[in-house]
Amino acid sequence: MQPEVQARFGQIYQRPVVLKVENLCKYYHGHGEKKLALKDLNLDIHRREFVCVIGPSGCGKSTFSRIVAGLEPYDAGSVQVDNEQVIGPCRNRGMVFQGYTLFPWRTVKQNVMFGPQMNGADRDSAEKAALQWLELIGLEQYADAFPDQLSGGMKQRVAIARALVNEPKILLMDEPFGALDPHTRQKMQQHLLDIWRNIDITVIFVTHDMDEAILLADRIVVLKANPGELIETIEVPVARPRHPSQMNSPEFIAVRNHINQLVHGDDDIEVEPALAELPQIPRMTRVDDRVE
Ligand SMILES: Nc1ncnc2c1ncn2[C@@H]1O[C@H](COP(=O)(O)OP(=O)(O)OP(=O)(O)O)[C@@H](O)[C@H]1O
Repeated sequence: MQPEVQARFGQIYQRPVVLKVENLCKYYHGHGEKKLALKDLNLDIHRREFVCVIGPSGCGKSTFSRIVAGLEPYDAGSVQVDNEQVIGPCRNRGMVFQGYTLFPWRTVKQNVMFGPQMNGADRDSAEKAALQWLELIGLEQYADAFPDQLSGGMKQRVAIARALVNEPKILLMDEPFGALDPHTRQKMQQHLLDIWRNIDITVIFVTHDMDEAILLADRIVVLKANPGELIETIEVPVARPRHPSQMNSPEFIAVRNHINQLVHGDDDIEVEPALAELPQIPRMTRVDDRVE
């Protein structure tokens, strides 16, 4: 690892721990059985760190982010934000999901005003805060538009503003760019890095995409499935500021190969049971020609 990258990690670990996860266990119950979705997860995330969570389908990425958001109960262990136990949703954690979760009947500005108003702000100060955040993400001219008048990337920018207006300590993002086309996705990654660089926020970002994780993260938490367990926390050795042109650098390629090996090294273990044995599709056409 280059000395300046190593020095950055030294600085990160000096900062206070904003999220402390100890021996976290989560079970789901269903179909007459008890399923261990997360097993003994331990993790410390430091203030203003950018952490990506990656792993195969069913490894518990979304479960983890929902637990930290306070949207999902857990069965054992402890989850603390700023030394306080997570017992439910709270404005110190903001969330952005893959699906566009804006209220369709509210304008862009009204969507962003929602959080402050729920927290007791009067209309004027909620509006002022909303406009400030819309300006920061460069969408102030769309303040009076409705979500269905926006592109997917714009909707996610509004969703980010709606989360940040509450001034959370932690921004939780679950596959936020998963539905975007590659070009928009790349622009959104740079936009998010720019936001993160300039405000006091810790980002926990769930993704399936290795390149996205390496491009964004300080550290990458790699989980395995059945049960969902932490295999390794990787310090990304790629220098900042990050840019897609670094994807061909030796460090980037080395991390990608390493994650690939961790996630797909032994497919028999990693595959979600529902995908392990795919059904034989019966032929349902009389047409004689073959498609392959
Ligand atoms: N509400 C639920 N009830 C029962 N089982 C659940 C529930 N939610 C998740 N699971 C199971 O828990 C495990 C972890 O699910 P989770 O959605 O957290 O994984 P994931 O890594 O986010 O998957 P993906 O990448 O496919 O979104 C899976 O085996 C899933 O089937």
